[in-house]
Amino acid sequence: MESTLKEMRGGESVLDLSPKATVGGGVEDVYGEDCATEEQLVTPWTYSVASGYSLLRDPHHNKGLAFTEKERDSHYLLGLLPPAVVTQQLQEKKLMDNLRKYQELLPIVYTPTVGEACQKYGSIFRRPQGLYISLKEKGKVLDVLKNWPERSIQVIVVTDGERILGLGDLGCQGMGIPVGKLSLYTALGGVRPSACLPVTIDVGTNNEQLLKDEFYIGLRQRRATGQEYADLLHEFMSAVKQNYGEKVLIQFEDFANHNAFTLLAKYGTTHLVFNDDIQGTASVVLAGIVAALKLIGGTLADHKFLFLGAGEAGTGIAELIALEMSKQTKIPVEETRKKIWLVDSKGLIVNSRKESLQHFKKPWAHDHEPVKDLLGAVKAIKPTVLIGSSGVGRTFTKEIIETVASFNEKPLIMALSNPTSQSECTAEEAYTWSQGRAIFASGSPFDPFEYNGKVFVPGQANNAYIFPGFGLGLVISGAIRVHDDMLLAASEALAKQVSDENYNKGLIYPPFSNIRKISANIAANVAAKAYELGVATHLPRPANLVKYAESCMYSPVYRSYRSRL
Ligand SMILES: O=C([O-])CC(=O)C(=O)O
Ligand SMILES: [Mg+2]
Repeated sequence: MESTLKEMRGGESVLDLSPKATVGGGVEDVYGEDCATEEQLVTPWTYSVASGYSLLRDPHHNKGLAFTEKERDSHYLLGLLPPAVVTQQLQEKKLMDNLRKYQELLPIVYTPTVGEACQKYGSIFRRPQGLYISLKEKGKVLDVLKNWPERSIQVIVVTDGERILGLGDLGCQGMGIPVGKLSLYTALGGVRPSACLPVTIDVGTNNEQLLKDEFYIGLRQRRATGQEYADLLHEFMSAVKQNYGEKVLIQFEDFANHNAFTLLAKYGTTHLVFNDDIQGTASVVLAGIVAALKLIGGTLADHKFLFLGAGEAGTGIAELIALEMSKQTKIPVEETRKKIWLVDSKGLIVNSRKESLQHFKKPWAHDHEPVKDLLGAVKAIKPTVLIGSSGVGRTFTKEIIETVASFNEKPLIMALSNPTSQSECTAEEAYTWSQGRAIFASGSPFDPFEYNGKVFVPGQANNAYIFPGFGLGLVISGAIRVHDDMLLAASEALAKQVSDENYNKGLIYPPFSNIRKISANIAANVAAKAYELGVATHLPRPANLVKYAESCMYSPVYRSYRSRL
């Protein structure tokens, strides 16, 4: 045993921990901590009612200085807190005073910081968050779900870490994304924290750097694919339904293209599933485009769209635009798709490439001679709207933006890839190279930019506007399936929130400062659609859905604790 301990400490004897050792200072080893050995087993028991020290460390119940004298006495807190007793309002004021020292919080909790956090997750890892389901748990996924301390889960955000933002395969360290997304579910959408479950499915990683990183927290193997992958995902999906029922929302997040479309199609008919990167992004971008029409003129069908990037975001947005155009004009969607062109790493997607295209790109193969790159495509197609969904930074070059600006009075340019480093161009570049004429929005935030004495405020075309309200709408209506019309409903509700004051600043999204109200409106519109489509199970339908959504939103208010009996 002694030699084992020495080996564990790199062969050096730091402290003699043999059972014979006496502890100095007369401090008795009541819990047997100092003489615990591998042979001498202990039971890790804990109190079931939080009190005293553990109460102060339990974020669900801790009120800090707001514990009353009586509560302090009753719950073994005397001496564990300084004497001041304050109100929740004062605690909030102090916290907000500190928070307001940062200009904005969203970029800290969310993109771009969350991307960096995932990249460094292993080396900064301290306390685990979320639920990890790895290949090692195959056959035991239901048991793993049961280890989670909360029972009434309403929203699960799950990733397999293969395409984290535009940063690529971060394996198990992708956990930052479900955790971050669910923080926004609570902060922006009012879903209570205890009803949110972040999940990372670890099937390995193909990121060589992580595989070699001594601090990597995931399975040290290359990604499982094919049947092995499908089986673990299927076990997870079945276990979720078995454990939480039909009405739990499963949001797929940051899966790679080759799995994202398949999973959505496979589980869309049996589970309440939503792919944020395909559907959430589509809904937010469509809202921005519809709002932008006030500034650039015309109807949706009057415009021509060109995308760089034909993955989840690109094809998801394209399809929702085509669908909305079809609804507005009564022209079949097969026809409206022809207004939308996509460029991938091999050039413009055209009919002659159809055979070799992945299935999700095929609807976008139109008749045109081959064009090898984006600049060529911009010149050939002459789009009025240019959208970047490539995951590759700085691909909207000066020449590309100048070309788009040469045939549009007000080109709409959306650089959607995240985080900031992967944005197709910066706000400054879009405004400068278009001589201040572009209407610009990006996935990650950019500061306002002054050009020729005018301040331009870029909008943030990020699915964070949509998914919290969208999910809330599903939850409050008890929806059991997601339908494309609900995405259109979310989009419509968001576009309606843009005020004249916003338009005057060139904004095509309302400010995030109103997000709770925006989310309530989105939730209400989505819920209304769920009732209309007959997939809502919460009956009878509340008469005023906006009021109802607001009344369902969680607010963190302290409760009073009963005295010790
Ligand atoms: O997380 C974000 O900022 C938006 C998003 O879904 C992605 O980029 O994958
Ligand atoms: Mg995402």
